[in-house]
Amino acid sequence: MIEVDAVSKAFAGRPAVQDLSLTVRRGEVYGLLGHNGAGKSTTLGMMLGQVFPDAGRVVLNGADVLRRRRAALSGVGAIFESPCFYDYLTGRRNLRIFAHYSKRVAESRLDEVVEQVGLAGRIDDPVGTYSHGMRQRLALGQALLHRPEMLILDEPTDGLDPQGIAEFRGTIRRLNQDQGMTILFSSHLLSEVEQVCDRVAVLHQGRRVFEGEWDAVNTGAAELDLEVDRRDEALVRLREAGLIHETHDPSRPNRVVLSKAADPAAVNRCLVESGFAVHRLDPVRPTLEAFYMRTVGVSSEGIGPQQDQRVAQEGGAPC
Ligand SMILES: Nc1ncnc2c1ncn2[C@@H]1O[C@H](COP(=O)(O)OP(=O)(O)OP(=O)(O)O)[C@@H](O)[C@H]1O
Repeated sequence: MIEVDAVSKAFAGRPAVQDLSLTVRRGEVYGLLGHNGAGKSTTLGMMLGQVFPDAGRVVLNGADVLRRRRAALSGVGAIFESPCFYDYLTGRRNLRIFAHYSKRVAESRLDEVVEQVGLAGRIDDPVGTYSHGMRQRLALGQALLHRPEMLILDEPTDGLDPQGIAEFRGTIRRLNQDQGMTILFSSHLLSEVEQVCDRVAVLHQGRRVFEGEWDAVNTGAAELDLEVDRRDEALVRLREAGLIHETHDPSRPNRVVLSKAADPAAVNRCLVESGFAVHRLDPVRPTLEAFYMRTVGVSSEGIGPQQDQRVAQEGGAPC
């Protein structure tokens, strides 16, 4: 349904996305994960024909996005970058104005969408009075107006509180399960995608470092909370054995990050056989950072946001 085929994009000579290929299948929920600056928005921009790739191509529903833009994007609803609304107009008026730009939308469809995104009680209030979460819901409503078969959402939960994130998850699940909608969304939080995505791709510095079923990311602990006698010596031993990465996080003094091939049992065995007394060894749910550590072997310093030197995007802003 979405084929991203060896696309690359650089801005002012700096690569943002490099030789990236992805496949999103019909009917699945797909998560595009990566830290700030990893290349997620650039990738989604290329899918939506807003950013022109330097190489490669994107095919949506069998149509090349650049050559047959209309056909490619006809069944697609999207939230890309920060959605813009007229703050002094009501949510309903904003949706009507948006609908007016393309095909006509019946008032009954508008009401249906408003209901779906949970804005029925506030849709006749000015958008200027909306919370961030409500604006995101209005943006989702806008994306849904034309009954898309596919949704492409750029960091849709950015800035939402935990309740807003949980509501978003529920909406994604409903749209996927009840209407069979294909949904692709980007996020920098592993926890956000784990409960809803069938498959994920992880980007690191513009390159894909993983694509596959979530379970493949989730198998085995990536980190441990470890309490052991003579801790410094014990860590030296574990590093020598190739079982852990270099870690130093003052906020989590007991945390160690396992190397790719290691598991908690191997760590325990190594320590006990080397004469260390292990008091506590708790596997920790994997985080995106730990996943990066295991996959590309870099620390959080190496995966932080790159220096942002954005210029106006070629396809123009969505509003
Ligand atoms: N219009 C632009 N002009 C110049 N550089 C850009 C532009 N858009 C993106 N970049 C750069 O490309 C790289 C990838 O950015 P991108 O926005 O795709 O990452 P991201 O994973 O979506 O991160 P974020 O969540 O911070 O938006 C970054 O180094 C960014 O500074």
